[in-house]
Amino acid sequence: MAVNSVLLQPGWMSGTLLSDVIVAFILVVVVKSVVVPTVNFFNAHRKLWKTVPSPTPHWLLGHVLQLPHNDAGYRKRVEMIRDFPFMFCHQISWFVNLVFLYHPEPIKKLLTTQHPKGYKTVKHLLGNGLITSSGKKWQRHRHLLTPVFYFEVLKSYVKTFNESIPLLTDWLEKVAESGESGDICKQLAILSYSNLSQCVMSQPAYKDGTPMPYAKAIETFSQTSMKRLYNPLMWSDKVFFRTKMGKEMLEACNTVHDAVRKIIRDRKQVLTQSDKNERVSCATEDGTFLSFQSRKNKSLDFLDMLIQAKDEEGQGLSEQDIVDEVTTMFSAGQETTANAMSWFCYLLAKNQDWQEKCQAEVMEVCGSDGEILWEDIPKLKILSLCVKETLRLYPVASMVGRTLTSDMTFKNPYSSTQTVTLDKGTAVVINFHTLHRHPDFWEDPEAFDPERFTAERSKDRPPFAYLPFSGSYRNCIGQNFALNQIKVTFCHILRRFRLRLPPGVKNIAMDPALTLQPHNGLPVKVEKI
Ligand code: HEM
Repeated sequence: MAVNSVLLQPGWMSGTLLSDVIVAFILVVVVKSVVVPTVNFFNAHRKLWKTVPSPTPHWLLGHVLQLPHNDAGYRKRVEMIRDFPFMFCHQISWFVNLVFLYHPEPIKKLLTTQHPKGYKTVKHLLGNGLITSSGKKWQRHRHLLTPVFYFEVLKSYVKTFNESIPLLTDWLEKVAESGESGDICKQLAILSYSNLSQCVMSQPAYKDGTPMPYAKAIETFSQTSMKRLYNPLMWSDKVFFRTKMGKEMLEACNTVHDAVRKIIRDRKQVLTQSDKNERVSCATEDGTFLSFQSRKNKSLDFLDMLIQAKDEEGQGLSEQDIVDEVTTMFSAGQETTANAMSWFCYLLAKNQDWQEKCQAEVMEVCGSDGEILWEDIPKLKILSLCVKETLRLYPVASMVGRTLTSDMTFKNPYSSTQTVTLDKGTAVVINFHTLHRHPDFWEDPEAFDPERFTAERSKDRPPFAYLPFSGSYRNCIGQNFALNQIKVTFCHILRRFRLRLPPGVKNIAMDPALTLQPHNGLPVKVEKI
């Protein structure tokens, strides 16, 4: 019998017409839901590999072994600028591709258009806070949170930074007296946590040296997120939350949310019972005044402002919104600031000449004891150059991600005709670490040279060549808070102590972790001056 006539017979596949229909239906479903997406997926990746230049990947492991997520991988990416000065495609495996940007032009184009960040793995803790939200929700929250970081409001936090400094200086005294070296990273983390916790919700982060349950839970969350990041088998939520680690993470999230929710409810009650006429006013950037009800004899903290924030329609933030934003502040502001301070210690200990210059300036501006004043901060010009240079060499939030919501065409600055078009849905990573060492914008990029930030030497540099706090719409809302904290802390350190690297320690490797940190801590020797 001819093949055609067999195919036309009812039941040619499985015996009966009904079972043929069922088999055909299953085939259609499989083709539509598995075969077509798989083919499209591979076509999209093949197109990406052809469009964006990249070093030859391993057939199965992509660039995982060539460009690991560690110090060596970070240095290799910088070396690759020679061959790929514009962008390259980084294959994490044959099913994950990321386009890395580290040239100011494409970065400017990307950051000045809005694309969601897609930080799926931190969503469980941060909910819809500023880091993880997008679109209208993000816009409204950013508008409502901006007053928390107004110039005038930041002034009151300097008092907190001064008050908490014994947490660090007592430790430095002990290390100096012991004559041994000590790891300063842990101590800076405690200081940064305590400052943030006081400024955000007037709560201690530690009691008798032990972290409060919510602070411990945030730590657990960061550790489990890290382990998850390094283990592709855990990337699927369906798998991860069935594992012990996933359950631990969910428990940590619940602990943080419950603790913050209770603090918000208690605070609302205190505000209701406080005198409505006791108010704090502050000037906004556009010259108008904002006024917040305060608690008796207490400085205004983030929580007071978040509870009272209102948009133009008189609508405020819901309790869940405030929980998400408070948790976001802890995640975005604690480790970043602590690690920035660790790298600053390292660079000052390594560059004794710059440490001496900063010391002399601090003594001249702030004197040898007493509080560091708000008015002193802008006068610390040398210290400020050194902080900028620290965040160039070690931008602690070293990479950020975006998922394109529309096709984007980038002009290749190294060719007058060539352009690269990335399709909607492409995952893009902006690599600030590589950007800050791009030899076309930084002379002798590996050197610690704070004077590269003087007005004279910065004037021809494109603005998007230096982005430790990212840029445009989604730049860091807490940058001035962080910078003030770093400067006040180092004024206190420098007028009492000299930091050195222990004998034999020359270079400290980077550990990219969730934020860029010194690998295995930072041992320092401390001398009293
Ligand atoms: C040296 C310290 C810090 C560095 C280097 C830093 C860096 C950054 C960077 C690069 C981003 C952009 C992230 C992205 O686009 O995915 C960012 C966003 C953000 N940062 Fe910071 N940050 C620091 C300290 C802080 C502090 C102290 C706070 C709060 C108290 C904070 C709160 C935020 C928030 C809420 C966002 C999201 C902003 C938005 O998308 O609208 N950061 N930060």
